[in-house]
Amino acid sequence: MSELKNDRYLRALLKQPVDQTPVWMMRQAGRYLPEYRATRAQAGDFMSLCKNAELACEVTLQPLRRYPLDAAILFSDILTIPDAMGLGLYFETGEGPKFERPIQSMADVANLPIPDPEDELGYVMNAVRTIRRELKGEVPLIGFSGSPWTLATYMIEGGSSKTFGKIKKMAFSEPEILHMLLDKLADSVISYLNAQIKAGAQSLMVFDSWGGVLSPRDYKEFSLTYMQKIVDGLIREYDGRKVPVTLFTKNGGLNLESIAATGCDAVGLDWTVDIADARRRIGDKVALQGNMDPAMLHGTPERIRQEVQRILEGYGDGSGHVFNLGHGITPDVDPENAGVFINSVGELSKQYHNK
Ligand SMILES: Cc1c2[nH]c(c1CCC(=O)O)Cc1[nH]c(c(CCC(=O)O)c1C)Cc1[nH]c(c(CCC(=O)O)c1C)Cc1[nH]c(c(C)c1CCC(=O)O)C2
Repeated sequence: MSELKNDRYLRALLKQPVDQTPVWMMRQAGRYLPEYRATRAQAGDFMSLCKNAELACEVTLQPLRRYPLDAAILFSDILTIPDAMGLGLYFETGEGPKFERPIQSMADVANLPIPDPEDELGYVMNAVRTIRRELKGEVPLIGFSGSPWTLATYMIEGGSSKTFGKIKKMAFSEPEILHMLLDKLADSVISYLNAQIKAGAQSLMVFDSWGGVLSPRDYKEFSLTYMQKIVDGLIREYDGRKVPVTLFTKNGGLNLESIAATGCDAVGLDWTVDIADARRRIGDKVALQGNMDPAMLHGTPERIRQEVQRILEGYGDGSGHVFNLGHGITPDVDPENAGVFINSVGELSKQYHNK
């Protein structure tokens, strides 16, 4: 088993004692950092950055040089899978991701290949191996993918959406096509994530960014069923160590119990749920990750510290909490404020642990 100098993130996910609450930030490598913008300019566009293992490693490590973070997250994107399936991913400035060939019919779904993680997605595995080597055991490396439902929204809508009209039309008029797509995506995600583990990822997170646009019943049918399939298909122990899995459904507050019941190790919380309620509802079964509003990073240093204190107090004593934002850090955040946030978690959380 490879040694880790700081394993409090993995320990908290497994509800083992820690000295302080571990913290990392969703999208911690990103445009709010001037050094990220410089490396990205060197790479050209965003996908070229993802496909260059050395530069992807560089931007992964940048936030760790600035802040005492307890985990690194692979620099990549959830849309690598649909891109590898041949949909033609591109980014239009200001408009987010788009696909040249969105999914429209049963034939489109039937023709989709399941990508080979060491072939079409080999660049991601190379990035994982490079980052793991360069981390030198400082902190664990998180691998990730999108949930089948969230990937399907982009694949069917052709990009970002506000109403999810196309995918919902398919869900409610031709559900068999959507189920076939979701099932294929679940198989692809399982093979992709297991390959990330073998390449060096020490923990996994599944991003279900759009599960919250479904009614609770439809959420179970179209999103949770396939995350369950993923949890069941993952390698849960590797290199002598458990590989914890975190499921994060944004706006998933109504479904926390059923997410926890999948057998995952941790449930991600956005900021629309009270972490004390969440712990009462599910906290003993799994660890909780979250849940500060990312917009709080625009607050004063005092307000940020106060919010960190409130969330720590809300979770209460003991291990099982990984501090994070309730969604990704935005490009307009002042890096100083991110530092205030991360340092506050370290300073204020020791009193909740007696390790
Ligand atoms: C829905 C989603 C995507 N990507 C992702 C999600 C799930 C999480 C969420 O809900 O935000 C996940 C993701 N995307 C990125 C990471 C890297 C790791 C990290 O630091 O957290 C992760 C974990 C890098 C990225 N992925 C992207 C960027 C911005 C690229 C750039 O312009 O440099 C980064 C740093 C591009 C991307 N990729 C995606 C969108 C909507 C965008 C455009 C965002 C924007 O323009 O603000 C799809």
